[in-house]
Amino acid sequence: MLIVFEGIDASGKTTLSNLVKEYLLKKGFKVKMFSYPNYASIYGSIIKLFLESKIDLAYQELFFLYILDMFREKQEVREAIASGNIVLIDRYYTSTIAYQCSLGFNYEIAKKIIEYLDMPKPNIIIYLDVEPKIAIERKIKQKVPDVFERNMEFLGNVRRMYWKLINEGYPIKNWIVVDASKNIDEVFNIVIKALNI
Ligand SMILES: Nc1ncnc2c1ncn2[C@@H]1O[C@H](COP(=O)(O)OP(=O)(O)O)[C@@H](O)[C@H]1O
Ligand SMILES: Cc1cn([C@H]2C[C@H](O)[C@@H](COP(=O)(O)OP(=O)(O)O)O2)c(=O)[nH]c1=O
Repeated sequence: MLIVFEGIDASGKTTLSNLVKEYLLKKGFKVKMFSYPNYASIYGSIIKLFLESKIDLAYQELFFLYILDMFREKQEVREAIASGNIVLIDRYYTSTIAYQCSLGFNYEIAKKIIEYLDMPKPNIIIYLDVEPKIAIERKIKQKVPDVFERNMEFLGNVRRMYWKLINEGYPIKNWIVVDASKNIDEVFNIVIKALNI
């Protein structure tokens, strides 16, 4: 079983995925977590330089770096699922489509490349929906925002791209949309009820 957490920056993915992990562990499930970008990986380290404005990258380069970062761990994810874990992923290739296609990468080509790479498909995608204004306010309180996090207009476009995916039912129909402007306890309860595990 593969559960993916999606949403714009500071929608609450990391907080919520950790809460869900604790909940599932307490219930006796085996759980494995992945998170992208993986800043410890070779591709993630290049992405980090970009997010900190230390290097400039074209959106095409970003698309491939983010996707390769996930592709590198594809086998590990498959094996974790096969050995009975509930796998939780904080951002997946649905982020790559939402962000890099908002920057200009061709949407249909992006889907074809991802299909060709034969990445493990999520069973459920939890989408934390929040207005960019609220998200940016949260981020500023947490840390110095990176290049994407401080751009309200861009995050608005990313949010619209997520809705395009949801409405299309890509890559699965099973998107659980949660109003992430609610407080974290409410968001958590809604998600647990919807997961029905
Ligand atoms: N529902 C919520 N209401 C208020 N603050 C939240 C909520 N969810 C997360 N936060 C706070 O917002 C910040 C970003 O949350 P985080 O989980 O890191 O988001 P993401 O992983 O989506 O970037 C953190 O400081 C977190 O404590
Ligand atoms: C996974 C992924 C993330 N991103 C962006 C979203 C974020 O702005 C940034 C870093 O992701 P993330 O680590 O989730 O953000 P944070 O630093 O707040 O924990 O990378 C993409 O543009 N494409 C992708 O494929």
